[in-house]
Amino acid sequence: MPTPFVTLSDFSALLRDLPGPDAGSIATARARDATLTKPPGALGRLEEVAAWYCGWRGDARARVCAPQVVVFAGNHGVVAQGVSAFPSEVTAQMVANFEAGGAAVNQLAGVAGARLDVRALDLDRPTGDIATGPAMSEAGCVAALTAGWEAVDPGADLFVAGEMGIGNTTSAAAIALAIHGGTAADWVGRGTGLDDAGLAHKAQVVARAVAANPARGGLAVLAALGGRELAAMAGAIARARSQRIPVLLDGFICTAAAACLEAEVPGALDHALAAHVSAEPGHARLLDRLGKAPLLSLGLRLGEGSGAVLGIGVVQSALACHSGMASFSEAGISGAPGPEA
Ligand SMILES: Cc1cc2ncn([C@H]3O[C@H](COP(=O)(O)O)[C@@H](O)[C@H]3O)c2cc1C
Ligand SMILES: O=C(O)c1cccnc1
Repeated sequence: MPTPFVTLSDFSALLRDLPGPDAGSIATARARDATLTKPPGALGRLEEVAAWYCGWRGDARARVCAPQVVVFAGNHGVVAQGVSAFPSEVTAQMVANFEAGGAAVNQLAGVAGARLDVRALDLDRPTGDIATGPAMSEAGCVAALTAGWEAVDPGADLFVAGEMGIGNTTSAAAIALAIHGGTAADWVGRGTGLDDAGLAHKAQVVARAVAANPARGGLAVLAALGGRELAAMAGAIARARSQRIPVLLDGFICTAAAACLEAEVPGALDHALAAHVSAEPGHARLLDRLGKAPLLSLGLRLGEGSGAVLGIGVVQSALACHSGMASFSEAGISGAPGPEA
């Protein structure tokens, strides 16, 4: 099937026309929760996660059976500015590691029982240096959105977009600054391990990038300041929505890519939960701006989809309780006396 967009404006129109959750499934799921063998509310946020998931799947007794993780990789011209503790070659080397099964995300996906795909995007041709001009042309951004759109398996029932791209915390910080304002220092972090001088320099580069790229509007910001792997993550997150597949957001980079969708069309991330909050300081700030409370806080600062893959277990557990537990009447357990008793 051809991809249903050829320009950023087509993609924006498509975002405005994506499906919402099924209110009936949410109401039925909540009613079922009230019958389960536990004090009301005792499973805390798991109860909300289960109702949210049932709404998106249109199934009041859903389970997570086929989670999919896709790791997108891209290279960044801005690495020439000295913004990462590692060289660009590491991106392709890590892609080989993902393909050989040797990275953290491979291990975590194995534990979660998730399918893991890897999509390397034109690694020999870094994007433009955002310190001086746009990362991508409109056509380049559409090509990356398309790669993401096509990577989603319509048969998946929970989706995680991961990334690998040396320099991409600089892109993510620039996107966050362009969309949410403040100062560059509010959004930069040490990434792969910059020292204090490196961090101060990175803030200057991010400030220059936003000044050099006056684009506003979520998709224009994504093209100007993103990278191919960020645009692909955005395309995949939108495709998941079109298939009513709930999404778990990973760390700062994934959330910055997703934030471009929300800036373009408010509500575009309603099918996405924040799986974790990373140690990159801009991440908590960005989640706050998006109104998303993370499920986990483990001090991760890796990317690759790692924190979101850990969140798969939380969502699976929420649905196992919701859909598998006995009701009070099934188990023959006395319910709490009602107000009229
Ligand atoms: C070996 C290695 C594995 C990684 N896996 C994810 N990242 C993470 O670090 C990079 C972002 O940090 P910065 O902006 O400072 O370059 C991204 O590739 C991200 O996925 C890695 C980085 C390295 C070095
Ligand atoms: O939050 C993240 O995703 C992150 C932080 C540091 C390095 N790489 C990724």
